[in-house]
Amino acid sequence: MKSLTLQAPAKVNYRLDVIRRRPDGYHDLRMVMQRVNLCDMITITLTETPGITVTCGKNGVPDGPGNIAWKAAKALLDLADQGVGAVIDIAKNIPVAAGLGGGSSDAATVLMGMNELLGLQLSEQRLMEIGLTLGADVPFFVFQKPALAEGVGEQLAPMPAMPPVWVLLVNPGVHVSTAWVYRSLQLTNRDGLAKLPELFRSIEDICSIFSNDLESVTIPAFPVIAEIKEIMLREGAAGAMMSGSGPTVFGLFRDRESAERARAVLTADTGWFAAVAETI
Ligand SMILES: C[C@](O)(CO)[C@H](O)COP(=O)(O)OP(=O)(O)OC[C@H]1O[C@@H](n2ccc(N)nc2=O)[C@H](O)[C@@H]1O
Ligand SMILES: Nc1ncnc2c1ncn2[C@@H]1O[C@H](COP(=O)(O)OP(=O)(O)OP(=O)(O)O)[C@@H](O)[C@H]1O
Repeated sequence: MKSLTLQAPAKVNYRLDVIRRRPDGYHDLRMVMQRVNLCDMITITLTETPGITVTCGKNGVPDGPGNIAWKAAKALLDLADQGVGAVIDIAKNIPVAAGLGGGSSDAATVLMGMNELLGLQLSEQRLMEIGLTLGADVPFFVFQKPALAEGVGEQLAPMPAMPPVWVLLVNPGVHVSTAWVYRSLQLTNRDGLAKLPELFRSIEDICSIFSNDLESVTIPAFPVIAEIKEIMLREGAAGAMMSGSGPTVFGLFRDRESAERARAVLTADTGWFAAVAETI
């Protein structure tokens, strides 16, 4: 049967403002997000018989119905109603529960891949709506562009062009629950949101918007995050910040060599995960 292998990239948040807690427990946000080319590899094969199999083989990631990729496949197979099934293999390269949106990206990739394999011709908008039922970050990965994300993350607008930069991602290996971070956040009264620039000419322009409200929860619980930020800046990053709910820290660099040099320093004797990636 038909088969597709696709890349599911990670994301970083250049900015994450939490605006308010909603009655449903979710939070209205204003985020600037970009994808980076650290990718999971997803192979989707349609089967002649109904049923969904998801294998990942990574500690901490469920196989089967607990996997968000399984739920994405189920949504499109139900919609297609063609009596077929799917086998999905995920080669996991993105750290799990890390603030890099790995599961959300896997789900978005399965939605887009199944749309093609099943010949459904669902619009980007429709896939984003289905994605939102799976997770707040999923629509961003269907959008596939640097974005300003509002609402819970589902209201997406393209960002002005950004210069390409190198990104060093460092994860100290502690798992952080996104739900716990949002639950623990002390909301402060906002006098209004800082204006975002309309043009991004340089790496400094990107770093000028760096801010993540969720750092106030995750960093006190895991001070190693502050330590990684400090080392990154000392080793030449133009800016360094926690991504999403953490604990991954990312730093922006002008060139690959300087990012690799910082990676070598950060991984010597620490056992931390580190990857150098480019923005997409
Ligand atoms: C931290 C970010 O990754 C930043 O991009 C996202 O806001 C989180 O997106 P996500 O992991 O796809 O979020 P979901 O899987 O939908 O929700 C996980 C948990 O985060 C909380 N959550 C998520 C998004 C949001 N706007 N407000 C929230 O309060 C909810 O309590 C929820 O229980
Ligand atoms: N395909 C998947 N990949 C990774 N985690 C998955 C997947 N499916 C389900 N999960 C579960 O989701 C949880 C966190 O997933 P994920 O790695 O997407 O978090 P994250 O990178 O912190 O996301 P975010 O940036 O949206 O907060 C884990 O506890 C994991 O068991």
